[in-house]
Amino acid sequence: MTEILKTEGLSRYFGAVTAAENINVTITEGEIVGVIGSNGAGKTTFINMVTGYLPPSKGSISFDGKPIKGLGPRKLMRKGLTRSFQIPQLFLELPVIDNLSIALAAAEHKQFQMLCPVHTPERLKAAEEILEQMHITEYRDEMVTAMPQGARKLLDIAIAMLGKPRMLLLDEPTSGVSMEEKYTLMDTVMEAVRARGLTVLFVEHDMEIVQRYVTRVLAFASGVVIKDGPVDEVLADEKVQELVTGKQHKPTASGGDA
Ligand SMILES: Nc1ncnc2c1ncn2[C@@H]1O[C@H](COP(=O)(O)OP(=O)(O)OP(=O)(O)O)[C@@H](O)[C@H]1O
Repeated sequence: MTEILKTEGLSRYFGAVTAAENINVTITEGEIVGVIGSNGAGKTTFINMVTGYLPPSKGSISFDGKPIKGLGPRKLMRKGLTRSFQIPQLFLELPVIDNLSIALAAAEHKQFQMLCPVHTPERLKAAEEILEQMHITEYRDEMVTAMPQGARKLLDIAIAMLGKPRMLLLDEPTSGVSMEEKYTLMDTVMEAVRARGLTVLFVEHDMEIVQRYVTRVLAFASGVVIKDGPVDEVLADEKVQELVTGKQHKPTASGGDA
């Protein structure tokens, strides 16, 4: 199995606050990994460091066997490492098709060229293909403001996929999405992920979603990875239940844990 992402001793401090401490993680190609942890546990800090949005205070990151620490998001995107956001980063007052064409233009050019036409036939074709794959073709000519939250999340993830990444980091893909929409959204995303053979790491608070879509879990608490392993093993772990998922251990009659 080929290693795609590796972090060693990755840490980030904000003054006296330790947001992430000594994160050592190796992800192999094709893995679907969930990142769990209570609020403030360091999940977004980890994603931000890996995707070039936040410089680490200490440690190293390699992607595809090469060091990437210090590279910005656009350079990382060209190397095949990209992300989506907790709050979709979209041009709200522009039509969906423009959002996609602009993203494609930005991915193609080192320098964004304002004077070049944004809707080339190739870009429109690529945009329409991804709209269809993400089941949001009906919003093609609508402003982003007309889309429900689930469809906006799908558009944000579609944009992350436009650059033909090898690895995708999703920051809370189902946050703000209704209970009924969550599974449809994740089924759509995972279908697109499988079609492209992508490696995925995604932050998630909903344990039912985690159980259903990932094979491996990284559990964060107070900036540290307290458990890394197969989903069932991590979710059954006492410390994870105490610090992350909020389930209390019931003492048995003999005084031990149930
Ligand atoms: N820019 C910043 N300045 C100061 N402290 C920060 C900054 N960003 C994050 N932190 C702190 O770092 C810690 C980890 O935050 P982070 O956002 O990574 O947690 P999280 O697990 O993603 O939480 P959530 O689930 O609420 O999004 C928290 O204590 C947070 O307050």
